[in-house]
Amino acid sequence: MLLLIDAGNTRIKWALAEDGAAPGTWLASGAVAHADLNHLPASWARHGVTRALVSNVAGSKLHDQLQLMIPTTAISWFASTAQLAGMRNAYRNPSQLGCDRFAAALGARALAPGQALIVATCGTATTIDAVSADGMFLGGMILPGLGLMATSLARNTAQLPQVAPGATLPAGFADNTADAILSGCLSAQAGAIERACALHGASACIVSGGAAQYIAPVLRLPIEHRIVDNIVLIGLHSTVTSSPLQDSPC
Ligand SMILES: Nc1ncnc2c1ncn2[C@@H]1O[C@H](COP(=O)(O)OP(=O)(O)O)[C@@H](O)[C@H]1O
Ligand SMILES: CC(C)(COP(=O)(O)O)[C@@H](O)C(=O)NCCC(=O)O
Ligand SMILES: [K+]
Repeated sequence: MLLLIDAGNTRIKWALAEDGAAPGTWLASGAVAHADLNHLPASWARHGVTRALVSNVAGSKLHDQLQLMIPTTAISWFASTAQLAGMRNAYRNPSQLGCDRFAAALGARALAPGQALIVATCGTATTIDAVSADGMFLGGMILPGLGLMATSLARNTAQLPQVAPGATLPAGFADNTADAILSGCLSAQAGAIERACALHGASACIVSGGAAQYIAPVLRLPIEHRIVDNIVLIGLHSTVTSSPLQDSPC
């Protein structure tokens, strides 16, 4: 049994896949906040994990904690490289690219081969990356994620409150403080994705991450776009299996 892990700066997402399963076909999956890390071993205990593939962008302390918790010594720590699984990486220093971004790009390409893609992963940070139709990771954008954007206003001003995210974009020019913050933050997120799609001439856009549910509904795009849960885990899985995807392509 293969254990896949996407350790981000807010949550740890995981999935269990049987040998030979198509990318995205999980036997079990879940997510925990960093504070609930200790719950993970119980979720994995009865599944007979024989190997693990881990993307971690949340630092060395979490690396060490995961290493102790993962119930196998056959652990591969995923890293961005200059070339992998048919994808070339145009980052100036390929290893500097967040490994979750490289994995997400691989996942997006597995779902939509041969397309000019934008993959937006809306987590602690929002990353918006471009993949060419012939499989080059071109680079991208990093901005504060939706939650971080809203929280930075509450923390650094005297009068602005902490707002909860909402899936509905308030009217562009809102008539109250909470809606004005939501309108501004959602417009910034969606606007960056729309701008990236236009710059790249993308033919498809994949939106993933914990805040995708709020951002994807407000996107105004002339191309096909959709939410894909756990694009990082799909990308990790795609590097270890050649089985065809079950998911419908973009
Ligand atoms: N139930 C939830 N728990 C935590 N974060 C959530 C939840 N629902 C939405 N979010 C949003 O998603 C972000 C976390 O998404 P995630 O993709 O797990 O991020 P990361 O990969 O950076 O850990 C949070 O910053 C928050 O804005
Ligand atoms: C941009 C990120 C912080 C995103 O992390 P996340 O929001 O998924 O927790 C992460 O991919 C990272 O640390 N990247 C390294 C720098 C780079 O990609 O250029
Ligand atoms: K992200």
